[in-house]
Amino acid sequence: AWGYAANNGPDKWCDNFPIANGPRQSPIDILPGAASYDSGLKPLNLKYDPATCLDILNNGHSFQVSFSDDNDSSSLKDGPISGTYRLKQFHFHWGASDDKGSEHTVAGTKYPAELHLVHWNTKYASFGEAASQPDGLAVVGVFLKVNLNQQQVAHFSYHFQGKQTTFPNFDPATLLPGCLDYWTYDGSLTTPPLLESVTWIVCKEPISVSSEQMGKFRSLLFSAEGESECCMMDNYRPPQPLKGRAVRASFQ
Ligand SMILES: NS(=O)(=O)c1cccc(NC(=O)NCCCCO)c1
Ligand SMILES: [Zn+2]
Repeated sequence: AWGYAANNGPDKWCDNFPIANGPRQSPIDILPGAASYDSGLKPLNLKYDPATCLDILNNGHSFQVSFSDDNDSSSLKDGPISGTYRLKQFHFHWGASDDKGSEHTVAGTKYPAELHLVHWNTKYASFGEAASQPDGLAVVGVFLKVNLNQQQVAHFSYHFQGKQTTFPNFDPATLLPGCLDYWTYDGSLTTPPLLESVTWIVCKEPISVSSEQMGKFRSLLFSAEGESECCMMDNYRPPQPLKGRAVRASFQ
């Protein structure tokens, strides 16, 4: 199965997922100077209801917090998209040390981690169906930076792969930066199956986390219970070729 090790990592994904070399792959290196300001882009309209927060799962590649998506109470509208996209889950990607870990980079700058808030277009019946459509998903990416004396983002203790626990009433809005200026471009899932169905919305402003919080991320395990322990870190795909795509900015 795919992973982030030398034998099954990003350089090997094209063996089983040839779309890895497709025309709209993610992440990318964002060059602010090459992004074009688009005054037609609307502010992000994010509405999250903590009551929709279901559980936290270590899926062996990251840990993800899932939301009930049988109504629009946690959803994204406006921004670069049309219609309503429902929040399905959020998860993170991070590095073994603070000098790497984000998937998108900004003029080559890597952040220690990146949050992905995953939403699906309600013109389709489900996340699974939307994930195979070119306008099916909208993922909001938020960079994390380490503030040495910052409070904890949330108290995720370490979990084995497959470990799932309830995670009631977490408000994902607490993970958003104060300023919601963003870059947007057409891309893909950054993990297999690498489907080219994502409108990416990458916030310019990072959020701060404590170095303790980063330590907790790195204490999570890729391995399942009873397997030899393998700490979950460096679970990020490096930037992919832009292949002529435009990156638009919601700000000047
Ligand atoms: N990293 S990301 O592009 O935000 C993203 C968003 C939503 C789904 C995925 N990838 C997947 O669901 N892959 C299926 C298997 C991974 C969990 O077992 C990646
Ligand atoms: Zn992700």
